[in-house]
Amino acid sequence: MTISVPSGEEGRLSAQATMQFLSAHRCVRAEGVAERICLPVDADGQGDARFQRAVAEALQHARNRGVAKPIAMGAIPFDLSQPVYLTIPHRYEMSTRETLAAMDALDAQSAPSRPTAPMPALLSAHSVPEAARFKQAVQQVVANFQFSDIRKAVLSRMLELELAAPVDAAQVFARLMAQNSSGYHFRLPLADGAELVGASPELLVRTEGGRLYSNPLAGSAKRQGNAELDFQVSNALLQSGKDGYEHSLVIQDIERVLAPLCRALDVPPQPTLLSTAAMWHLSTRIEGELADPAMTALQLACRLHPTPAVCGYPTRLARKLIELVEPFERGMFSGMVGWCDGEGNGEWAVTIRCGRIQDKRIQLFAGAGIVADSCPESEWAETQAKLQTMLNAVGVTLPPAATTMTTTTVASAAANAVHTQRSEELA
Ligand SMILES: C=C(O[C@@H]1C=C(C(=O)O)C=C[C@H]1O)C(=O)O
Repeated sequence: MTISVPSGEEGRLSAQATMQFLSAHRCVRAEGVAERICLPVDADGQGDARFQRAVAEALQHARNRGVAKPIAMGAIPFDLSQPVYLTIPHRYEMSTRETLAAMDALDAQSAPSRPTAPMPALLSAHSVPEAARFKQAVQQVVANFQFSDIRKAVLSRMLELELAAPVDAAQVFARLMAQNSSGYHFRLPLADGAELVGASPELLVRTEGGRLYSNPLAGSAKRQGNAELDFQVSNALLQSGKDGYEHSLVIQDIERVLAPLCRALDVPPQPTLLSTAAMWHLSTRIEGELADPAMTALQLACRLHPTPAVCGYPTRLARKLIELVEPFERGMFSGMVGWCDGEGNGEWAVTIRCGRIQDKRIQLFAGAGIVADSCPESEWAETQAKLQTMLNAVGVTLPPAATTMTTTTVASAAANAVHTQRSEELA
């Protein structure tokens, strides 16, 4: 299915379109800005009514200006008191992955796609916080559980990369698509001129015709190159008491939020496994029927966010703890990204496995859920493993233990190239 919204311009939107959100359900490509929304969802803790009205008004203005079936598309930050970056595109196309792939294959015959072109060389890499500080923060958080009601807090870090030449976000996006066949792929411009690019495995919420779907993930393990080992690792994750507990906190909280909003809600009692190219996750597929079918995907997403998958439990206290120990602003990382139409249908993914690209600089992000049984070393390793999705897309290999590296260490990273190629095949 392809729905095009014409506004004078002809021709389909190509793989180079500046705004994209692609899922197994719908692929949306968009261009041009008819309206822009830069308010916070909830500036003062009083709720999102003003924000939701602004979105409805922007959709109406776009209709008045001739956009036939407008959608709102963009990203909402982790911190809901910070401005969102949503647009009502001038023109968009919706299709399935199959249709998109077939059309892109045709395009590629006339203009070859770019996933195989070389990426600029890495000049430096710097983790905020560095390994020792991150592990110390894990210890602080675990210690805090003894003296507070907090049961889980998600700690994250940022990896800042500097490359030798400007990075082409379209190319990184093409590489992400080539290396990760499923999930939620996104590429969006941000207010400051940077671009947000990622391949998230996690669905915050999707609604269609009064039904809702959510697929929270929590509890993770790194994929292994050897098939037998990979199976063992996935099995251990499924049996792990620590990961099961971490996951159950997320599911219980999502059920608490959704139950009063649904006529029927199906929450499977046990998680299953979901794999990406780099990771295994515990996953629960939730489905429900909305009590009020007029409730929009964006309203639901704002009710659910931040789930304990990216923040912790209980939410408010976990957020305070994160603010105390995390030494950087998350920005759009661990917020939500997606789209919503005028009827309230839409799809919002959790903004993880992503990066912020600005000229020669890229910031990558990854977090891990900390519970009482967490071990600092393994939580650090989990963030390393999660970063691999974007590192592969950017074509960067870090020496295994590196958290900070400058041009002098780049040569030793090059020596790892053979190893990388293998892990790229896997990832
Ligand atoms: C925060 C991230 O991932 C989240 C945390 C997970 C975990 O702690 O196991 C798993 C999936 C996500 O909900 C990330 O990928 O950066």
